Amino acid sequence: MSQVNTSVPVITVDGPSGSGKGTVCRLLAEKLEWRLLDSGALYRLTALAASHHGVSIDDVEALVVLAAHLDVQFSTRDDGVQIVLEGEEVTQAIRNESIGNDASKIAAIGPVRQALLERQRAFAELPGLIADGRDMGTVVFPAATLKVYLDASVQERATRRYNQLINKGLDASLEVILEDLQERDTRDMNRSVAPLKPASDAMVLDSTSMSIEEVLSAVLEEVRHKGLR
Ligand SMILES: Nc1ncnc2c1ncn2[C@@H]1O[C@H](COP(=O)(O)OP(=O)(O)O)[C@@H](O)[C@H]1O
Ligand SMILES: Nc1ccn([C@H]2C[C@H](O)[C@@H](COP(=O)(O)OP(=O)(O)O)O2)c(=O)n1
Repeated sequence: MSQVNTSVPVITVDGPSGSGKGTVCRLLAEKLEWRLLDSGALYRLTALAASHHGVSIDDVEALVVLAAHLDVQFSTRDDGVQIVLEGEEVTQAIRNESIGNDASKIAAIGPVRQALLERQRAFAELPGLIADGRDMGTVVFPAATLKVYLDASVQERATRRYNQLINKGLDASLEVILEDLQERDTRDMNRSVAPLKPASDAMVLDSTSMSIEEVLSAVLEEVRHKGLR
């Protein structure tokens, strides 16, 4: 069992796809000038590496090897984080919906999660870490200073995703996105290892009718309350 560095303050943000985790985590990391862990990117990168190497998403042994040896660099640019996998820039490539679905399937495999655990914990460095994912508060950083569980209705989350794709100039169907989200929610919440659920000590926020600014200020209020700022 790996050790968690408890001297580094950590804020975890877990929740389903489209609840606004990535957006809120980016803003929090900027505001506090803390490091950011996008744990979903690691599952997406494993899915993309599998596709590049012709590894089936049912081949557990090969997936564990890929996850344990991911050759990836994260670097911060003005427009966000750039991700390079095996020398190739994949920042956008890992964001497509089919990679998201494969990531969710791969993420249900316990030994793959175990292979990524240490890499995630290594992100915790002073002055602090904002950790975005599904099991940040329950498994990866159980002693986190502040745990947030961000939710929103599936209809609202599907609409957000749809608008995100349309704004990027991509084709999208709200109906297909809604079905995919429901399938992914079911898989992420019902897997036997590290299922998506709020930690018992998490602050639960339903952002269905909240703006990004309202979500951010609710979290920042709790950040101040905990003496983190
Ligand atoms: N509270 C909110 N209200 C409206 N749109 C939001 C809200 N939070 C996030 N969004 C938008 O929804 C989309 C998905 O958000 P994102 O942060 O990527 O979610 P997640 O990381 O949970 O999948 C983005 O286009 C984002 O701008
Ligand atoms: N800590 C995490 C992060 C992501 N996952 C899995 C489950 C998700 O469906 C996929 C993709 O995660 P990601 O956060 O990138 O997905 P969204 O941006 O929320 O759509 O990875 C996980 O099991 N545990």
